[in-house]
Amino acid sequence: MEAIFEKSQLGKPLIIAGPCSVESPEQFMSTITPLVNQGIEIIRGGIWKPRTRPGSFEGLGSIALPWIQDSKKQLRFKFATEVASARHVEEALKHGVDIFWIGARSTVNPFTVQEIAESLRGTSIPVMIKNPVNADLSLWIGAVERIQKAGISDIAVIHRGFSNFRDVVHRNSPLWQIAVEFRTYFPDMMMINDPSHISGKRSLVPIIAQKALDLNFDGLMIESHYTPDLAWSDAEQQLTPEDLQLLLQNLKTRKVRFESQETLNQLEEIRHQIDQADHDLLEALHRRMELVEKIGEYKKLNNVAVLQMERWKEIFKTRPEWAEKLAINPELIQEIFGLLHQESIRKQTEILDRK
Ligand SMILES: O=C(O)C(=O)C[C@]1(C(=O)O)C=C[C@@H](O)C=C1
Repeated sequence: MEAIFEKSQLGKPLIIAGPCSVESPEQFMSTITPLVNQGIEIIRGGIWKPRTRPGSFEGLGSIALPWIQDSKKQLRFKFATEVASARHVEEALKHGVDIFWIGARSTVNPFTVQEIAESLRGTSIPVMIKNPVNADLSLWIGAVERIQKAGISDIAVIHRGFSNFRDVVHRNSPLWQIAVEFRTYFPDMMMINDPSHISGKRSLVPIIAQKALDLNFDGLMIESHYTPDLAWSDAEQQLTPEDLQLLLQNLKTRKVRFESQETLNQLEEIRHQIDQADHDLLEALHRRMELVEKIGEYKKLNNVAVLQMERWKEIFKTRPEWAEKLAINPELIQEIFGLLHQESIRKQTEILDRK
């Protein structure tokens, strides 16, 4: 069977869409018919739903699986659903589910991931692995490795954002840098963004989707429901199939790289200037460290403590102010100087404690 998550086959982002949960044969067909007619080939739908609080709709379970099989007699699509146990895997395989995903609440738990991995052994089903709920890159990598070790090779990952405390903008904070760092470990693995779960609200979905494409994500998984306000789960973040179509039409896809020789030459020239600027930056840092060491020796000689709060407060206030005048993000400068100060303290403590 041809791999679904093959990056090189893609000229445009892979789109996966469908309802948060499968609610009834009518709801499923009314939602997916316009989606399939739009050209969407992979339909998502929750059968088993891990919910944070009891009492929320937890999915219909196995009774929905035959409906999906029936709908495939009328429409051509591949169906993807979340599995969280060996039993889910067994039931879903029995009913011809085409693609599985491991949810964020399962990725955090190596026991669960291992159980799923064991139950997949011997199959060649494509699997998507969502990031863990907490911002832990190793857990995400570990889950991918467990699935790979079970012999599954058609794998994609889904960036759905991370749990947070009082992020008033997002339902799940994107922490894009974690997704970017993940790519350094698996550069050839397809990474799909889930703007629905990051946004938590309809209005933000297009903005997050565009940002994902700007960051060179390979695909999008977006929740869609024919009557979103009446959805049994995630009502606020689902789009009607029409709104989804509009969103997809308005998305700007970016080229992976510069193509013409002329643009490449110009890029090369600017990168050369960046090399020079970085070199100057490092020389300035080297000079700063030498001065910090000099003060360290002076503190040792006079038996004065490393931490000088007054001076540090002054630095922490003035550097971001200087940065603003140069149109540099002051928060970045605060972070950088925070790190530099930590390093000064480490170095000076070493000097003071030297015999
Ligand atoms: O001014 C000093 O006393 C220093 O040692 C330098 C420095 C710095 O990194 O700028 C380091 C540690 C102090 O807490 C304050 C400032």
